[in-house]
Amino acid sequence: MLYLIGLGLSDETDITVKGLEIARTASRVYLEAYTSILLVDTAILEKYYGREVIVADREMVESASDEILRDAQTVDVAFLVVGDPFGATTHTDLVLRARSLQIPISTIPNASIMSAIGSTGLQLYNFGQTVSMVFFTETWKPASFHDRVRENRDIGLHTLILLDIKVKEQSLENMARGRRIYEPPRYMTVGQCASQMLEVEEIKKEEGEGKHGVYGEESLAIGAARVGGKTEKFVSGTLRQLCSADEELGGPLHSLVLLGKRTHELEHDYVREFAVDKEVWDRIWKRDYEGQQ
Ligand SMILES: C[S@@+](CC[C@H](N)C(=O)[O-])C[C@H]1O[C@@H](n2cnc3c(N)ncnc32)[C@H](O)[C@@H]1O
Repeated sequence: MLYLIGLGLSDETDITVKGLEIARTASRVYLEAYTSILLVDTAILEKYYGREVIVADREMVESASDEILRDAQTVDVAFLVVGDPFGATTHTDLVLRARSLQIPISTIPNASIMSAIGSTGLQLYNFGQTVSMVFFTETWKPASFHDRVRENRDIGLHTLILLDIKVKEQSLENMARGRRIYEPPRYMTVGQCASQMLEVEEIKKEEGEGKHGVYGEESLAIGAARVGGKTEKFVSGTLRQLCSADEELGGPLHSLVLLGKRTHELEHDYVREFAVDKEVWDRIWKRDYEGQQ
């Protein structure tokens, strides 16, 4: 059997009892370590489960999945995924490959950032499509997510933006020389996301997409860090203010929510508590959001 086991969002103790029993007894245990991270090291997981955990990078999951699935028709293999195995990351390729090899599959769900973001006080019912933002380079600024942000905005819904993670990246020079030397991991921050969001708005405006774009410097948003962990932190403010909120938010992982105009009063009151500057928040709320629901 192939077990896809959700680990939840913070540390080794977030795994469910059901997941833990399988992780302790399966023949092999893999940890998917490239789409999200726990706030603790693999060694701590190994200690907690009392066994070896094999770290599976993207290359292994995408190109060498047969090794992960080896003999899973007759033995139990556990594949651990941070968050929920089907929350934002789907791993459908692995499941389809397992099915084609007649391997039975079982999923043990857990909390995902897609559900835990409700602890900002925003109602999950009021979220539209979730989007992802990748690190821009000088020459590559992909903005395909912008259409979905606009669709959410047009019907007043909030947008959850999941942020890029780069692990096991190689510099062009090392790649060209065939050296297997990796750059340190990088996790996009709320500040980087907010400033890239404003950059995209400028590009879209130059391309003639309306005078005011979709979101602007004074659009209200919420930065969320280490949701579900002991050091969880939320900061709300304008996109311009969130560009410099990284110090207050602290280490990874971060996500950003763009506030929709159909925000319920209770959601507003909850989120206002995290505001970097309540006066600015109130002024913009009254001018642009109040009465729009
Ligand atoms: C591909 S998604 C994670 C999917 C994961 N399977 C889940 O269900 O949560 C990874 C992104 O989600 C966001 N994320 C995940 N965990 C988070 C947390 N605890 N706090 C804030 N953002 C988080 C970050 O933007 C991160 O880069």
